[in-house]
Amino acid sequence: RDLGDDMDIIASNYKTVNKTTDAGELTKALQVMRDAATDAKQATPEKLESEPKDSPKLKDYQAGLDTLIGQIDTSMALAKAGKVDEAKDAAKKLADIRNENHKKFR
Ligand code: HEM
Repeated sequence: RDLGDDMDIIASNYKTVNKTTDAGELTKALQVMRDAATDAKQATPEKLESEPKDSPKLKDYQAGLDTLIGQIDTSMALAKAGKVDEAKDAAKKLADIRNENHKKFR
């Protein structure tokens, strides 16, 4: 799947994350986001297509996704512990990470 597909998967599951109050549903949606973010790391955004494979910009892009994955993991650990409110608070920060990275790479 291409980067646009991964982003669409991340976005639709993020909606579920922000809507649900069920720990199981929350955990599942975060896991799907995590898988799609991991897949997105393999892609090259259109903006960076002329960059060499090991360019600093491409590394920065991958690091942005690692930051996203780290925050997903923080939220998922709370969800698995049944701490739904705390998990949802942690997930709010995903939007900041999105906005920061979209400014650079989208
Ligand atoms: C909660 C987090 C995020 C959400 C909800 C999100 C959502 C989206 C959506 C809906 C699109 C449009 C997809 C399409 O064209 O169909 C998009 C595009 C894009 N996003 Fe994200 N995103 C997130 C995080 C990130 C992060 C962390 C990065 C980079 C480190 C990133 C990089 C990009 C890029 C490069 C595009 C353009 C893709 C293309 O050209 O097809 N996004 N994102």
